[in-house]
Amino acid sequence: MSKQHSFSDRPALDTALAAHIAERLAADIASRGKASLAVSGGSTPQGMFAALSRQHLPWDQVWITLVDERWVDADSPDSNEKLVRENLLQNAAAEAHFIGLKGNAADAAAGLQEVTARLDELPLPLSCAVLGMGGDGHTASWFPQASNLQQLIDPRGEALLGCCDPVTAPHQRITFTLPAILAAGEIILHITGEEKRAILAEASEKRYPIAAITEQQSNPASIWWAP
Ligand SMILES: O=C1O[C@H](COP(=O)(O)O)[C@@H](O)[C@H](O)[C@H]1O
Repeated sequence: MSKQHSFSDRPALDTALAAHIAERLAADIASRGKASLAVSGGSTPQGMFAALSRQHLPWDQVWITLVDERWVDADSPDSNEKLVRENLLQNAAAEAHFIGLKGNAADAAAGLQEVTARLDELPLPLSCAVLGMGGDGHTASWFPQASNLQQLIDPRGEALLGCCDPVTAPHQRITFTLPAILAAGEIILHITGEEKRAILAEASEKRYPIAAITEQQSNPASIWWAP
């Protein structure tokens, strides 16, 4: 059963979640000498990123990457890297190491090998993975109707990253796979709004991709929500 943390408003959620993630990173730095964090993009995490960027941590011992990235230039308004650079890699967290998931290849499939090679420097397993969820029930870049969805969410898969060409959203993607996320020290699902809460409630019945996280018991995700 997933642990649920509900807050009365988004600023309270952002503050509490940022403090919680910082505690997790600090614990891994104490035990492993370094920590790693994969964060999602989209609109939800902006306030949490700002709060996390101000946490007191030895950030030079923290490696940050993305759970998923859209195959757009890093200065595009749709770039998850841009969101992270402008909101998380600021203040104290400017000292963190960042590994982006966008390369120079013409498309995501052609860039997959080069981007995967970058993860050689990422401390694995991840200390913490922070997932979001879209209105179509996707998480990471595991999109409903994508032709390779089952491959991306196969718990026995061996790849860290895969590509996705969504039917329900723009841009090709590179994304962490389900087994790479399940190996994380902690999995957090960060969502806001009544609509997303309702989508989550019917995820299993509708077989939304987020159910690959909420229905598994090997590493239960905690759910962090505010209206
Ligand atoms: O496309 C994406 O969408 C999801 C959800 O985004 P939001 O705007 O509804 O918060 C996000 O988790 C994912 O990282 C992103 O690539």
